[in-house]
Amino acid sequence: MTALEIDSLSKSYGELRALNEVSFEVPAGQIFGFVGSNGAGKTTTMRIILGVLRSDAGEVRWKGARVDADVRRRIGYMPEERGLYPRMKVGDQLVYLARLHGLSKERAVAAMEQWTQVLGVDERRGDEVDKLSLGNQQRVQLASALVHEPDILVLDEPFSGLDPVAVDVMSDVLRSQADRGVPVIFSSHQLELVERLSDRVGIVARGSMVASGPIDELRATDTSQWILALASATAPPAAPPGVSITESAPGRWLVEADSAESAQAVLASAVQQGTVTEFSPVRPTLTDLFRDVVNAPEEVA
Ligand SMILES: Nc1ncnc2c1ncn2[C@@H]1O[C@H](COP(=O)(O)OP(=O)(O)OP(=O)(O)O)[C@@H](O)[C@H]1O
Repeated sequence: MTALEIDSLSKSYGELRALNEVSFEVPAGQIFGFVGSNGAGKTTTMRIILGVLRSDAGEVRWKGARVDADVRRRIGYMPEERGLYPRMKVGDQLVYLARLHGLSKERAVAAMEQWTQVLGVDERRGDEVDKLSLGNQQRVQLASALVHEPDILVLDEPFSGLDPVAVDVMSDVLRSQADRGVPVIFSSHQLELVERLSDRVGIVARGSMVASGPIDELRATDTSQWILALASATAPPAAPPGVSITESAPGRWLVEADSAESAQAVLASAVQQGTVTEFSPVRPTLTDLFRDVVNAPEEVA
C-alpha cells in the first residue's frame, strides 16, 4: 500500500503514558492534519515517525515496509523547536542540508534557489538566519524540509506565527507536494485552516487517537438541523408537528426536525411557496468535533 502507516504506537516518559496505541495512515498524495490539545502527543508521534525518538511499542511503515534509516533520510521534517544554524547564511545552510541528504552540488544549489524563491525569501539568501524575522525564519525552515526533494513530509506546527500571506504560500506548497504524491502530515491548533487544507484529520486527546479519517466523513453525523433559504424573503412554510423553524438571518431559517422526512416535508412546502436557494444539513465544524472529543469524560479503563 502506498501510504505512511502509523500502527499502534505507544510511548511513556517514566510514569506518564504520552501515547497509547496511536494508529492512523496517510495515503501518498494526501494531507493529514493532526490536531489535539497542548500535551496530547502530536510532537511525540512525529518524532517517533522521524526516528529521533523510539516508541515502546508499535511501528511505522512506508509502502508496507517498516521505516528504516534509508527511508528516514527521505523524510522532510520541520521540528517544533526550529533547528536552523542561527549564524549561517540562509543560502549556504540550505545547500548544506540538501547535500547532507545526498544531493549533488548542482542539484542542491538549484533546490535552494527554487525554494527560497517559492517561499519569498530569495532576497535573504545572503543573510544569517538570526537576522531574519520569525516568520521568515519559518519560511527558511520549511525550505530546509523541502530542499532534498523528500518522499514524506512531517511538519510540526508549520503555520504558527505566520501572517495570512505566508499561510497561503505555505498552504499552496503543502498542496503541491501532496499533488506530486507525497504524504504530508502537519500539526496545528488553527482548526479552520486544518479543515480547509486537510484530506484527512486525526484528533488526539490524552495520548489516544479519538477520531480520524476523511474530514467529510468525520463531519457527516446524523443531523437534526437544516438551513433553508428562499429567494424572496417572505415567511417560511408553517412548521408541521415535530419541526421548529426560526429565522437566523433575513431570508434564512434554521429548521430543526425530529426526522429527515419531516425536514423534507418543510422543503416540499417551501418549494411550492417560492424559489428555494438553499436547503442543506448543518454539519459540525472541526472545531465543534474537537470540542466534543476533547471535553468528553475520560474513558474508564
Ligand atoms: N522528553 C520528555 N520527557 C518527559 N515528558 C515529556 C517529554 N516530551 C513530552 N513529554 C510529555 O508528553 C506529553 C505529550 O507531549 P507532546 O509534546 O507530544 O504533545 P503535543 O501534542 O505536541 O503538545 P503541543 O500542542 O503543546 O505541542 C506531554 O504531557 C508532555 O509533557
